[in-house]
Amino acid sequence: MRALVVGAAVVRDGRVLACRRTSPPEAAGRWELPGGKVEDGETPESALVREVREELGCTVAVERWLDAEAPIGEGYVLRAALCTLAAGEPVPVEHDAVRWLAPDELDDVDWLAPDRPFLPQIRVALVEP
Ligand SMILES: Nc1nc2c([nH]c(=O)n2[C@H]2C[C@H](O)[C@@H](COP(=O)(O)OP(=O)(O)OP(=O)(O)O)O2)c(=O)[nH]1
Repeated sequence: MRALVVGAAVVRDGRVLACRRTSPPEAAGRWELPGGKVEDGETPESALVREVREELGCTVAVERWLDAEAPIGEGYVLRAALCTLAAGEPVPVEHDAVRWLAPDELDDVDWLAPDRPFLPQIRVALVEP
């Protein structure tokens, strides 16, 4: 069975937060949702909150999981959730840039391929919250 990677589509004021990776070399410069691998004993929700806190120093609240699953290589699968900011401001410690993207800007960044299936649903959520 594939292990789970979770990504947070953090929405505020009709925009979603995108983060630019710095590693590994083949992913550096490409954009993703903040998040990471779910560890043993964690729920997907708690992993998402932990990863966002580690990567951006803020706390998110998970609103709902999006209706897609995208394979990452052979061993992982990506799920993503719409989130709101519950506390703090995102300040990147691992990423080298963040952007709040409006619906018509979602295609302006070079997303990691597994993230692309989630973009239509994110666009809908931004337009019709
Ligand atoms: N966090 C995150 N990872 C993604 C996304 N899309 C995507 O293909 N990935 C891939 C990149 C990595 O191969 C893997 C997650 O690795 P990671 O490095 O972010 O997770 P992690 O912090 O738990 O990992 P680790 O370095 O501690 O092993 O999933 C996404 O939107 N967010």
